[in-house]
Amino acid sequence: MLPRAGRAALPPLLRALGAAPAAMSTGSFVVSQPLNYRGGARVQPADASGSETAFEPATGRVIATFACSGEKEVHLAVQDAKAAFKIWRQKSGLERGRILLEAARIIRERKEEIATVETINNGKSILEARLDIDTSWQCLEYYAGLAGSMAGEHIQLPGGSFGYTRREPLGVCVGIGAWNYPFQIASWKSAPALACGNAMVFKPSPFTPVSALLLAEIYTEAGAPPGLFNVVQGGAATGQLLCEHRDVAKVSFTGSVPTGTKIMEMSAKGIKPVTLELGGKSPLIIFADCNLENAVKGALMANFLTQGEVCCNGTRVFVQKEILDKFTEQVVQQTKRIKIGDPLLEGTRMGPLINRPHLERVLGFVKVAKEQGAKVLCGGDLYVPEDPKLKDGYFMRPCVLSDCRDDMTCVKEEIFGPVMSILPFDTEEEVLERANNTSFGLAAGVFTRDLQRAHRVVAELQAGVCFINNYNVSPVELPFGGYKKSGFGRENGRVTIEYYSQLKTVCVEMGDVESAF
Ligand SMILES: NC(=O)C1=CN([C@@H]2O[C@H](COP(=O)(O)OP(=O)(O)OC[C@H]3O[C@@H](n4cnc5c(N)ncnc54)[C@H](O)[C@@H]3O)[C@@H](O)[C@H]2O)C=CC1
Repeated sequence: MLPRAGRAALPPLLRALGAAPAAMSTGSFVVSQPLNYRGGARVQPADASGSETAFEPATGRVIATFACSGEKEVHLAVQDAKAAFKIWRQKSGLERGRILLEAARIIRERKEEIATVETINNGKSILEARLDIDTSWQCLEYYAGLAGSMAGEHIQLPGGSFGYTRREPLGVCVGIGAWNYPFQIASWKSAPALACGNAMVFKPSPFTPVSALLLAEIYTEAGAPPGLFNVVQGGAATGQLLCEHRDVAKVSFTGSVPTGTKIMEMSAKGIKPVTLELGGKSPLIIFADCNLENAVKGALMANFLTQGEVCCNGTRVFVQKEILDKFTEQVVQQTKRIKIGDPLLEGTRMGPLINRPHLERVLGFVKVAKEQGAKVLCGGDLYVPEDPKLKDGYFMRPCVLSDCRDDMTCVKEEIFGPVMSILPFDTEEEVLERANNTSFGLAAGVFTRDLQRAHRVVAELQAGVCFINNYNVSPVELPFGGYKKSGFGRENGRVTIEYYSQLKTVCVEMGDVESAF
């Protein structure tokens, strides 16, 4: 904790975290304030079911130890959200939009500070964290714009009678997030939820508890009623309490397929709608007629953002045989050049993985790939930066695997780390068959100069998000979400309004009742 005088001079978010500006650097950041947020203020949870520890992946240091919210705390957060919902739902869309716009403005103003916290807690490079914060405020702005235009229909009926529909909010929505895009996930869930007139209780991953709190502070500062956006901390047990709470109207989840299955089961008992944004093992198809330079860049974008810990990554890179050698040579050359190190340094392009067990899991995938006959062309091993403060960080070198086959573990399972598998192919028909041969269906990409082929191929790809001649760009105007086991429901885009609202039909009789009795 800082002395009183020092604290008064700090900007509000840093004060919220109990950190001095000088402490916002690698190796010195510690959170000393409560990480729960309820009723418009930071609170110590009313009860606890165990505790969790959050680390700084670049150094392996503990940055926060916190209690997991128990039944009482979850209940209080839901009740606060319920109270705020009563006020919020009465506001016009324009009024809600105005508050979201103000929140977006504050995020923009404090971008550097939020990005720094995100980098320290997640490990991604500061360059990428800034982009995450950009897509977050853009999402708030986008839904602020839509809030005022949420409308139903007017339908004429015989005899002058008519009907109309009203688009109404659901109530208290729960958001449960993964650790790879902590601030962005919280924004992508809360912006459409709040725009539609709902309130939210959000639970971040216990690995990345910090930045959701910043978003909560910002909503309050922007004028949201206390309790509109609350944060509870914890892992599976806390998440379960949220899903099972009878006053929760909807659950929006981002995470793994096994957890998504459980969320759906729990929500089914309460007949609660769910949005599931789950994992993937997406194909990226590179045809011989592509612009090779762009295809190589696209393959790196598809595999190495956020240390490869990205759900929609195109990790199965299918390359047409005519250009296989040239493509592989350039991909390896550029992968070797990726600068790994302190994620807060401007020049760094790859930081550490999220934690030690995950790092070991990813390295384990590389080991199995080798045992199954794949060739490691570069990386796939531990990396120890020269800076002594990073010696206990969770770094590895990005890996490119060749000689892969479709039946290998590295090609079938989601690795969620910086590991690209290159798979040669001959024909369009063959590659489509192989690309779709997976139970996932989040994303897919195609590089070709042939316009007709590009559209023909994406029409056949079983994936919710397809890229032509690029990869891993996610403008907030476009819906994002999966097919098959990658989930259902969408985030972003106009359509998401439908996932955070319900339609009421009103039938108006202008004549007399024609009774059957
Ligand atoms: N489709 C998408 O938009 C995205 C999907 N993901 C997927 O997320 C996974 C990695 O994230 P993780 O955090 O490791 O996933 P995870 O499934 O282990 O955890 C996700 C969240 O669910 C909570 N949780 C765990 N068990 C729960 C339970 N029984 N009930 C309620 N909540 C529970 C966790 O505490 C965490 O907040 C990957 O599979 C990745 O592909 C990640 C980011 C985006």
